[in-house]
Amino acid sequence: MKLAIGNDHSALAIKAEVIEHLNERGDVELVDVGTNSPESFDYAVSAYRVARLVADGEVDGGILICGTGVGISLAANKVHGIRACVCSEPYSAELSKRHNNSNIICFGARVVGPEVAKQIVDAWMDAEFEGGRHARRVAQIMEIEQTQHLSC
Ligand SMILES: O=C(CO)[C@H](O)[C@H](O)COP(=O)(O)O
Repeated sequence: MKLAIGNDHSALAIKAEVIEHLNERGDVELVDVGTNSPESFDYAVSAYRVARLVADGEVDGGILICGTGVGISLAANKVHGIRACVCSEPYSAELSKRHNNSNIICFGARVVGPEVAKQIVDAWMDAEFEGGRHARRVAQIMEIEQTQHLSC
């Protein structure tokens, strides 16, 4: 699986732990497009870089980390085709893939610790979209994105 990861200045330490964990898993090719400097770095920049790679099919998915996960998920979701979900525990992360077909997982470096972050990433990576009734609902989300309208 090929993933992109991005972050702002708040998330350097937790990103390093997540990357180490992914390297230990051994099943991920990772592209790091986030900052590695403690200088203030605007989260929308990393969000756009990761979202672009995902939307263009250059990677299979993305991981985004800012202080809360909120701003970076909001920014990523502005790119067409992106379903970025901010989660603070593994259950929602798993369901974000199984039910919502999320293609980017986000979390907050000021919200979760490194162990929960790794659990979130694992739960998301190991889950698969279930399709069926969920495919109809995801298609509705994408219809709203494409047309600013929902036929209902
Ligand atoms: O969580 C975030 C966005 O949702 C950012 O990480 C946070 O706003 C950065 O704040 P500061 O510049 O005060 O470090």
